[in-house]
This record gives sequence, structure tokens and C-alpha cells, in this order.
Amino acid sequence: MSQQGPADKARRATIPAESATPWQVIHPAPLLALQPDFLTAAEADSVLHRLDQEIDWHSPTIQIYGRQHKIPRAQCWMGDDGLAYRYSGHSMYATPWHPGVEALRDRVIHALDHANLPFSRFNSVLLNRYRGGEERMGWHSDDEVELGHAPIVAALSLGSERPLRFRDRQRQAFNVWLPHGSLLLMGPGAQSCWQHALAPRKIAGTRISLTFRRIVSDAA
Ligand SMILES: O=C(O)CCC(=O)C(=O)O
Ligand SMILES: [Fe+2]
Repeated sequence: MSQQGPADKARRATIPAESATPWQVIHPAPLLALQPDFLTAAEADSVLHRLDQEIDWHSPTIQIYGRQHKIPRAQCWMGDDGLAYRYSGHSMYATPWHPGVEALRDRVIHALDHANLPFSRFNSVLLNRYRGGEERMGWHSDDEVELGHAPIVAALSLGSERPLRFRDRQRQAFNVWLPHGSLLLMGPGAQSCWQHALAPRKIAGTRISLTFRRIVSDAA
């Protein structure tokens, strides 16, 4: 069962209350905000199908406490020419932008800019694909040095609705459910305030997420 914390209740609020913005504030500072209908259902269906088919998905092996493990999902790191990024001890070189993903990136930047929300000139994205509820991502913060101080991360979700779980330093946790076609903004300070994880769940179906970031210094 999802744990309902104060942030779950707050997710009904809008920013700002008087305007017709489609954004819901989950937490005001650091800002966590969700646009549940960023893509229409038809758009989200088509993008899900296209990315599932066309992306060069990989499940690399990583070393955890000296043992080799295949990551329990598939991923693809995409971005501007020549960008490199360290992730779980691996140097990853960005593959060139898929035109559909590039168009989504521009829409994400525009939507954040338009709503006066914090945004970056995102120059990279990590695509994650979870084939069923046992595929997952463990606790982490997106706080690699390459992302600079107080990075902004925007996460587009497609497919099976699953909760992203957040926890603070006191281990207080809450879930943010991410509907098909939704966009979650993790604003400045969110990565140092919380860790997040996509826990295994008895939820069938494929889910793809695109987490847009800006690399400010190259790890190459
Ligand atoms: O799949 C998700 O929604 C989370 C992905 C994530 O945390 C990441 O790419 O860093
Ligand atoms: Fe993350």
C-alpha cells in the first residue's frame, strides 16, 4: 500500500492557486511538482510504443560491493555530442538524440519555462525501461558532480503507473504516483533533501521514464 504522507495530501494544490496551471505542488521547498497530463493519452501511448521499439536499450553489469550485477532494468543515456557522465561507477557516453526524445526535451523545457518553474537547458537524458513490477531502481540522489550544484531533474513517465518513493534524512518517506504521460519536476535542492527509488511492486506492464538533466562539467 502506498504510504500517505503530508506530501500526498499537498499534491492536490496548484501553483499558483489562482491560475489555471496544470501543475500540482507536491512539496513547495525544495520544489516537487507534477503535471499529470503533460502528454495526452494518445501521445503517451504512441511515444511509449516508439521508444520501446526504437531505443537501443541495455542492461549493463555494475559492481556492488565487489560483485557483478546486471541492473534490474534497461537504460539508454542520450545527450549532446561528446557528453560523458559517471553513473554507478561507470563512465557513460551519451548516444545522439533520438528525434522524438529531442522534441520531448524541447517541450519539457518550454513547459517549465512557461509556468515560471525552475528549468535547465537540459543537454542529456537517462531513459529507463522497467519490464514489469519486479524491475526497479534503488535509493539514490541525482547529485553527481557533473550535474553541478542543486541540479534540476525533470522526469517524464510513460506506461504502467508506479510510485516514485522519496525519503529524507530522517527516513520519512512518501510516494509520488507517476501516471502515463506525466511530468515530475524535482527542483533545486530536491536531490540533497531526498533520495528516491522505484521500488519493486506487483504492478504489471512496461514503464519507461525519461529523466532530463543538465551536465555542467564533463566527466570524460
Ligand atoms: O524511473 C523513474 O521514474 C526514476 C528514474 C530515476 O530516478 C533516474 O533516472 O535517476
Ligand atoms: Fe533518479
